[in-house]
Amino acid sequence: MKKKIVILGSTGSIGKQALDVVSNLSDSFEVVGLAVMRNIAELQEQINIYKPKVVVVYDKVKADILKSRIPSNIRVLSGMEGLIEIATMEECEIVVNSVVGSIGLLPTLSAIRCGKTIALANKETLVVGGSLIMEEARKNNVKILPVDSEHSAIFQCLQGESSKNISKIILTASGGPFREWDKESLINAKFHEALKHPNWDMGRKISIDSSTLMNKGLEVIEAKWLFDVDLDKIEVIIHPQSIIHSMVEFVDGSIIAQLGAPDMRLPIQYSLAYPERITGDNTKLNLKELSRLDFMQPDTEKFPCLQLAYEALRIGGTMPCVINGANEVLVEKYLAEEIKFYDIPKYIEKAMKAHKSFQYNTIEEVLEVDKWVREWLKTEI
Ligand SMILES: NC(=O)C1=CN([C@@H]2O[C@H](COP(=O)(O)OP(=O)(O)OC[C@H]3O[C@@H](n4cnc5c(N)ncnc54)[C@H](OP(=O)(O)O)[C@@H]3O)[C@@H](O)[C@H]2O)C=CC1
Ligand SMILES: CC(=O)[C@@H](O)[C@H](O)COP(=O)(O)O
Ligand SMILES: [Mn+2]
Repeated sequence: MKKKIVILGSTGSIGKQALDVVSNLSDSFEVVGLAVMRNIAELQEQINIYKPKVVVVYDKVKADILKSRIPSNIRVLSGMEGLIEIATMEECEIVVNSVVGSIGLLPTLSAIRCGKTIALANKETLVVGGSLIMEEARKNNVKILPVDSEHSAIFQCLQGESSKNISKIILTASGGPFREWDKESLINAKFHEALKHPNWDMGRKISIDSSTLMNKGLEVIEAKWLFDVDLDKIEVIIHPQSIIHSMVEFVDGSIIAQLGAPDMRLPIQYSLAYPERITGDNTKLNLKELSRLDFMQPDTEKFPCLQLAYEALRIGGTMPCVINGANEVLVEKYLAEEIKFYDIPKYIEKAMKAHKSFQYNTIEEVLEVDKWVREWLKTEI
């Protein structure tokens, strides 16, 4: 029996690689739904190949244009209602969440409440609503399978292990394109330089996050929720080659690492095939070609976002939602050349100071805080 899959964000970097995995393993997987923001040209090509039953174009105008161009037996939905409907559709077993940003929270929660397995790339969902998402997953006996390379690595290292024996989670970070830049030069770093990641070809938002080290900060929070470990047990180490995707140190001192070529199709495939491992078409690592593996401390003075994320997690409650919302707005502004590189941590810190964190119990509370910080930034910048 083929596993039936919905992909949210199918025109993005992760979405396209997820479709690649499905194409290579078409005996194992079938696409029943695809969702995008507005790229209907690419979605139309995907529809021709994968023949989904339902598609979502978040942008209503574009959704209406698409409707006139495709066979009438394919349902075309739009907006948040559309995302929720496709994420909960009866035929679907696994929802691959590869949209970017906190917009992914509500469809994920809805899918969990309908018992769908979640293959989660969209880390912002856990950053803004981690406690709610994990609680609902527990209540509904739903698996959240990490796609993010570091978290897939940790998940793989933990197979057959008891989480009570974890002494430390060691998240590796490439250090990004600015690892060797000095602070003076970073002041005027341009977005197109920030987009040149040394090892991965990714979407624009996560590429900027890698350049500020906010990506690693978000991943620390993501790890806390996925693996239920205390903050002081999550360490970040710079590993410029991105070959070791992360490690777990156990109470007896043993460290288990997961290695692989920097190719997201591997963690995507692992999440879809779990608990099996299947032969795929992924890039294999040639150990003989590796001359060395380096490790070093992150420079949090040069990259303050990492420390801000730790601080937000230490404060807890709604503070991670505040840093995430602020970061999403600030990355957009940096990409539009409206602010400079160090304005990103500067305004995140200001937003944190302006917010009084509280423990949320409902999705409405989380969405309210997300909205608040976006509005607050408009008055500040
Ligand atoms: N890229 C990578 O290698 C990795 C990414 N991740 C995480 O995965 C997520 C996706 O990243 P990435 O693929 O790089 O991002 P991209 O920017 O490349 O793609 C984003 C996708 O989401 C869609 N989208 C955005 N907003 C909406 C919306 N409101 N409704 C429906 N679809 C929407 C976009 O559609 P459209 O094309 O129409 O705009 C696009 O398909 C992020 O959370 C990122 O942090 C994690 C690890 C690695
Ligand atoms: C591929 C992936 O999972 C990204 O999150 C990647 O790890 C980003 O690289 P950095 O380590 O530079 O943040
Ligand atoms: Mn990652």
